[in-house]
Amino acid sequence: MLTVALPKGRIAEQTLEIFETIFGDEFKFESRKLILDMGAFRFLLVRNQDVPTYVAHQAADIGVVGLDVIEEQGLDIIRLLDLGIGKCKVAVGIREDDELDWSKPQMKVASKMVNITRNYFSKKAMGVEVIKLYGSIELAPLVGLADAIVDIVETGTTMKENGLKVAETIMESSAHLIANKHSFLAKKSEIMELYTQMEKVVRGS
Ligand SMILES: Nc1ncnc2c1ncn2[C@@H]1O[C@H](COP(=O)(O)OP(=O)(O)OP(=O)(O)O)[C@@H](O)[C@H]1O
Ligand SMILES: O=P(O)(O)OC[C@H]1O[C@H](OP(=O)(O)OP(=O)(O)O)[C@H](O)[C@@H]1O
Repeated sequence: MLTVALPKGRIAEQTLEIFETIFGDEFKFESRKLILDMGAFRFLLVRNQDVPTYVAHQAADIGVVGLDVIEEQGLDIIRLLDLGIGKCKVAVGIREDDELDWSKPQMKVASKMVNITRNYFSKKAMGVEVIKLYGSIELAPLVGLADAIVDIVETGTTMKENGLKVAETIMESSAHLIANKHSFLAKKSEIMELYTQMEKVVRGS
């Protein structure tokens, strides 16, 4: 039996489509049920941000989650396959009339992604005070809470509509299939069989 952690939220629908193509069946979680048993698979429906936790602790053998979340959390998991869905980038945003001034000793940066932010600015040898927010990140530079933000950009609409621009791109992200290290050894053939099926769907062959 393979336990698979699937994300709720933005990438849920496209992830379920991949599994529907493989299983040739409608893939439906009942209203509030969080476990779906299907043949040799048990699917868990979890918050996007919690997928790496379930996989790292082996509550799930494999999971689907964005590369941004994988990088931010830095948990000990194996990255198996880029699914090519949920594409976006993680970027530094500033006010449209502003410029990033790398000669400053320190900047205040608002973000959900505290670790990615710290690593990025420390690589640039820039002191950073990270202000952790949980949403509406684009608001921070508009009201003087921060000099800049680090956030997800997909279409760019949210930044544009709030008078911000992308100053630098930190990384590109898309959803990935991940695995627990021990599960990958113990259940290698089952995981690789699913991997092969998912790869075919992703490649469209
Ligand atoms: N416009 C976007 N905004 C946010 N995430 C996006 C966007 N486009 C693609 N993504 C990808 O989709 C993933 C899921 O985003 P979603 O907003 O559903 O979850 P979340 O808010 O990060 O997590 P949680 O619901 O657990 O708090 C992100 O981690 C990212 O990889
Ligand atoms: O480039 P765009 O296509 O405009 O997408 C990017 C926006 O989407 C996400 O916000 P979300 O809708 O998850 O809201 P929240 O972060 O405020 O919860 C992200 O944090 C950006 O604000």
